[in-house]
Amino acid sequence: MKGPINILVLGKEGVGKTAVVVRFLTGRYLSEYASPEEVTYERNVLVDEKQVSIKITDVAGKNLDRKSTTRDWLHKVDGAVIVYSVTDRNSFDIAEVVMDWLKKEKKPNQVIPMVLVGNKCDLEHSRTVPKQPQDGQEWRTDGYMVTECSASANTESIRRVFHELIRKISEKKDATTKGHRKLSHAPVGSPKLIRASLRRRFSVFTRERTSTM
Ligand SMILES: Nc1nc2c(ncn2[C@@H]2O[C@H](COP(=O)(O)OP(=O)(O)OP(=O)(O)O)[C@@H](O)[C@H]2O)c(=O)[nH]1
Repeated sequence: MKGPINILVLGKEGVGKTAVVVRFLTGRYLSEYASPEEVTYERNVLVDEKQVSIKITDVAGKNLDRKSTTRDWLHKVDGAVIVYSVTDRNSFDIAEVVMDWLKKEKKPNQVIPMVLVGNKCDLEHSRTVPKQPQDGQEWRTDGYMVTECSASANTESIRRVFHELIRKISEKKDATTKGHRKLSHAPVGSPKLIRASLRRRFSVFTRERTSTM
């Protein structure tokens, strides 16, 4: 797989995006974080015993409506983690809007795997977003999954979020590379090329026929 995997982390202010990213990269939780505009971390991480090079960009919640920042990013993004807080219903609504926005903004053939993650699930007593059923926490057909985590309580729930996403992105990238390789290695005059050429000629023929009718 060529180049690093680019992951964008988005969500409302204060939902714990930085806490989630820092927990994933360092295994540590600090209760206060400075909130710069945008930070990109580059690391090699071990997923399924393979070294994977990743770039994670943590976009400050206050920049969420400055869509140009995210739009600039969109042409190179491979996947996104969209964070809400289980204690803040409005952050869930915003997360859904962000997901819809990403789906709308992506190029026609682009697939952006996304994990919608409810952080702060250690604050069960303050929960305002209903818990995700365990059996619903899988990839859905339109390319996203929903799960919960707690940056303050443990690393495992967060590792799962990023590893699931990295796996999904790697699968997608490998499939694309294989597809390209297959095409570029097809010898001239192979049955595949001949069929493609016949199909092209045939479509010209049908177009001409239709236009004269
Ligand atoms: N209880 C609890 N608090 C958390 C958790 N994750 C983050 N916090 C707290 O939530 C507050 C906001 O966390 P940040 O990581 O700065 O949130 P953010 O989404 O990056 O915020 P912006 O950079 O302003 O967009 C901090 O006080 C964190 O300590 C969590 O899992 N549980």
